[in-house]
Amino acid sequence: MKIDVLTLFPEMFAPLDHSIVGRARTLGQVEMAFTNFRDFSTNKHHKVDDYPYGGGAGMLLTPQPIFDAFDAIDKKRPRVIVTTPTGRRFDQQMAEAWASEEHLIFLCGHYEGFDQRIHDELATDEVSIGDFVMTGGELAAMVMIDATVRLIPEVLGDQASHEDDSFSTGLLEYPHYTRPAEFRGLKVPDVLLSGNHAKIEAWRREQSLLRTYRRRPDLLERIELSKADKKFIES
Ligand SMILES: NC(=S)c1ccno1
Repeated sequence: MKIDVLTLFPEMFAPLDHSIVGRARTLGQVEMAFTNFRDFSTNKHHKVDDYPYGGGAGMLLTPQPIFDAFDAIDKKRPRVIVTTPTGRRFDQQMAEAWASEEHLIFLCGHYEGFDQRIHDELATDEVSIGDFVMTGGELAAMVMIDATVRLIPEVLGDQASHEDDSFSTGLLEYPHYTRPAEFRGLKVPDVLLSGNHAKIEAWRREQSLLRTYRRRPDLLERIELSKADKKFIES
């Protein structure tokens, strides 16, 4: 997979040099390139923004630098994502779909955002990470890149390591414990020490249902619950 990012602040993406995403880049499992579209401005002062037509607060990013920066990218049938509070909500299913794409291009705005022609002519997707407004689209792009790259089959290695992820099953993930079995009087649930895999799986399913019921009941409306699931929730 190749990921291109158009941004005024390429340096903000330094966190993607590290950890799992950084290793995936080093191993060539994903290629990333960051372009500062200010470099493409034909304005003598390298301006990239201007006042909005019709008045209003703030400045808008003008089309020319971004269109020219976009044209300069060697494209492979890309999905072009604008990160914006006005977009569809990003979720695990979107990350799973994007993980099988050959090429992603992220357009990161600043100020009051992009001239609408950038949305209309370049974007295939307008996506938000939540109902809040940030100073720009870069942090949202990093969140989406991280959630997507980890799902590229060879990146995590152990395929099972994300099959139980929150949301992959439609439910929130169950609680996890590791050694020691007791720490400061706090014990790991006995069932996890039992070696009885059927009971452990049943406990984990119940914990996922309980956690989802208590924290995100909206998710329960989206999935098909078994009779056992329903009986547990209603108990
Ligand atoms: N909520 C999102 S994705 C965003 C982008 C810029 N500001 O907020």
